Amino acid sequence: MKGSHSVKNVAIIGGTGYGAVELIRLLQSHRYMKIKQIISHSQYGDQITSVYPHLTEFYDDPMEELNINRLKDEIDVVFLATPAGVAKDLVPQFQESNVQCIDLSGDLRLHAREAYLTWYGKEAAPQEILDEAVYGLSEIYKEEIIKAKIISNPGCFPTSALLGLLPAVEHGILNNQSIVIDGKTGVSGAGRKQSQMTHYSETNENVTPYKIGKHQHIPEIDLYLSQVANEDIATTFTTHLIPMTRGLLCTMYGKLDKQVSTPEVIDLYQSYYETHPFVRIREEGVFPSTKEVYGSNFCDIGLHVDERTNQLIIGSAIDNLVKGAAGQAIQNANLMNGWDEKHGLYHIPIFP
Ligand SMILES: NC(=O)C1=CN([C@@H]2O[C@H](COP(=O)(O)OP(=O)(O)OC[C@H]3O[C@@H](n4cnc5c(N)ncnc54)[C@H](OP(=O)(O)O)[C@@H]3O)[C@@H](O)[C@H]2O)C=CC1
Ligand SMILES: CC(=O)N[C@@H](CCC(=O)OP(=O)(O)O)C(=O)O
Repeated sequence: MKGSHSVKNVAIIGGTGYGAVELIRLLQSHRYMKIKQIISHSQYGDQITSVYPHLTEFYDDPMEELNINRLKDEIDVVFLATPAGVAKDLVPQFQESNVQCIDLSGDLRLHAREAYLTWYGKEAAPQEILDEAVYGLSEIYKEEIIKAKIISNPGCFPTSALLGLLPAVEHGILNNQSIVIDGKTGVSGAGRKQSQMTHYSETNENVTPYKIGKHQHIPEIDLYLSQVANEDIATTFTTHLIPMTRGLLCTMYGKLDKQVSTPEVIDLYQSYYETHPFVRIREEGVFPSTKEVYGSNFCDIGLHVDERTNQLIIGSAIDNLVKGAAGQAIQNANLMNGWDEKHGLYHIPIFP
């Protein structure tokens, strides 16, 4: 029952990944969700503490093999923290059940099957699943999330970019075809698997542009901006790998179509997010840095009108693993179950 304070049983699929371990950390202080199963396809049978000793005394149980029927019998909420291409086959198997599915991957975020094939290079989920899945950008689609059974949790860059851009786009103050998004992220965004790109000697003392012109978040950002603007928007989006573990910052630029001052834009953003506890708008002259949101579910936004060039400059900082993944997934579970959206998530960021 919605809003019920009876405890819901939770399973996490993709047990040894970074998204999963962040879910475990955050759920530990959640009063209404209890982890019943951590599922690992590579290490089922092993204790999670053999992979992550820092969980000792908090979660010592062995990880389990995926068994859909058991999940349907025992579990209320499933978090899928798996790479692209896994959830699209698993989520349909829960369709005839009451299990709430929250997918952290990109599998259910694009509405058109062809778009997924183009950008992810794989067959998409069945159309009826894509149609049913609600895009879990908690601040924007709150009413739809409250009624949803399947959530496609937004990508980390789209979370930061959309929260930063949507108030301006919705209020029609930008030339929507002029938007540039300059994204920077820490290496945990690439997950736990090893790769040359995230190798210490290639990341350390280096800033690396990657996936230029072909990043899988391009169609996601454009889709949800276009939906709000009611016109097709194509943004210019670039991504850079930064030698830090967590954190993501988008600095964004758009030509102004209306004459507005920095204080006016700050006022507009403050009222847009007035009832949204996880978006914090900085005062004039102050832009957020990633450490100011480290380990937290906040998205912090700074704004400046550059009168010389008639551009709006927006800075939007998140922790990729929290607001960009596990935190927003829990925020969505809170909304779906009628709990306070802040529950288990409203903590001061770790600083310094
Ligand atoms: N890291 C981040 O900042 C963000 C990640 N995401 C998305 O969330 C999802 C999880 O990310 P993250 O945890 O970082 O990734 P990781 O690579 O760290 O973990 C994913 C886990 O999924 C499991 N897995 C891998 N391959 C398969 C497979 N073929 N079938 C089933 N399970 C598999 C593995 O766990 P096991 O072997 O234990 O099953 C693996 O550890 C991804 O889709 C990612 O794109 C979204 C936003 C931000
Ligand atoms: C550093 C790094 O590689 N970051 C990843 C972040 C994407 C992600 O986390 O996953 P989704 O595709 O599910 O959104 C990237 O830019 O592709």
